[in-house]
Amino acid sequence: MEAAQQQAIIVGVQLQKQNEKDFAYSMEELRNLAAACNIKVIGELSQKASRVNPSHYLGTGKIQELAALPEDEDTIIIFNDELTPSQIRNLESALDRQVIDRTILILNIFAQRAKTKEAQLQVEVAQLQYMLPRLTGMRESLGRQGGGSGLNNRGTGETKLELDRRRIEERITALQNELHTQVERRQIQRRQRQKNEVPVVCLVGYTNAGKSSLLNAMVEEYHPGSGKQVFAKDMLFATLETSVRSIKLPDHKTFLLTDTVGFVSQLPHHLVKAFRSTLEEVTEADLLIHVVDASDPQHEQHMEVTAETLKALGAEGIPTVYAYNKADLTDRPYPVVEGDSVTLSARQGSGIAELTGLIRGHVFNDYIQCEILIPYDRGSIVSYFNEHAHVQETSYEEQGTKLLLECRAADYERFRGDFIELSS
Ligand SMILES: Nc1nc2c(ncn2[C@@H]2O[C@H](COP(=O)(O)OP(=O)(O)OP(=O)(O)O)[C@@H](O)[C@H]2O)c(=O)[nH]1
Ligand SMILES: [Mg+2]
Repeated sequence: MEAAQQQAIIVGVQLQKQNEKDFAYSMEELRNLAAACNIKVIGELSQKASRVNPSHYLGTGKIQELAALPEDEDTIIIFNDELTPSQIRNLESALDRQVIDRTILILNIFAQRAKTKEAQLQVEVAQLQYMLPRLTGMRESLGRQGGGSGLNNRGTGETKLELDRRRIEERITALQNELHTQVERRQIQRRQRQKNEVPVVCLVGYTNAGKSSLLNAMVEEYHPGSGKQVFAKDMLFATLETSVRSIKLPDHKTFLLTDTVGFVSQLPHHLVKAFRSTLEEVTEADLLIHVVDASDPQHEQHMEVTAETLKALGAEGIPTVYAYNKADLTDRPYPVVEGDSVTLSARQGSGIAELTGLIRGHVFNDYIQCEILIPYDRGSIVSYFNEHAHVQETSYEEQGTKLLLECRAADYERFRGDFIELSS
């Protein structure tokens, strides 16, 4: 049995600096965020203004208009911005309805989708930090609605409020300690990988651009039937945790491909901070693949948001390849490579070889071509190279196995004492 679907009216203020198209798009995005929270949008209200009203966000006339809308009292009002604690309080008392903002919506989506312990801890920290300064305003609406925003808070009365505040602060500290332990564990794993010197390539980009689909297309191309696909879906924030797949190319060159959480405009800063540890994978990558939904008319804005978010994370200096995805929905020719950009279609698996070419050019620069002779009593080295290097020719000589191969410089150095160099 499904509970009755929550209904909402969305509200936005179009500032003078914002053009019509961008504003309409951000309202559309808010609608999609609501849908991702299983909230049905039944109405929309907007206002043009030179600045938002500091006490009520909207002007008085618009508040009256909104209050007069004949919706039942369970309908919530969603604002396309992060509201201040006093704006929430004032709006709720003026409208007598639960008021939530863009930030809470995003936090809720993350809370619903978080699967790993680490993601759950991160979302809870972000939610509590958001909640702390808004405690007085929210208790009222939550008492009335009994949820909807996904935050539970049962108490009433001022002394209780102080107590709640202290409890939340303590909870944040406890969560952060737990998170710290999780993060350390992952850092050890990551250091292990770095020791193996396998290059790390990280998919980044706006939410719904096709990052997970692209990872799946790579897995399908190089490891068909392995069942190593990740979840990809037409909804905002389908991915909330980083997943890593090892991609081994036909010539045995190997790299790690990481899928990450997507970005969105006005990503709540608590959330960016909370997710910083997950996104550390990004800051330590050898190469970023910035995935763009080329079929979205707003893709240039998306690229800007992504670039800004990467900068906030401290990842702006990392070499980047641009993958203009969903070309099948555009009239761009594909697959096409131009400099460090490739136009492709993850859905059709078209352009994967081209993207791989760009990745190769960036991450496999420590390989050397050589010809070596491995004595017969060192057979394990032959197996090692067959597994980890690109062996082009094998022949059996009197003194041992002769290999013509391309291998990592580090491997060459490692076994140098054990084989005879014929040429390099
Ligand atoms: N037509 C078309 N659709 C695509 C293509 N690539 C991905 N999609 C669709 O776009 C939607 C989003 O794809 P995802 O791979 O989940 O996108 P994502 O970037 O991982 O999204 P988040 O994890 O939410 O940030 C899915 O419905 C995909 O099927 C493509 O090349 N062409
Ligand atoms: Mg994804």
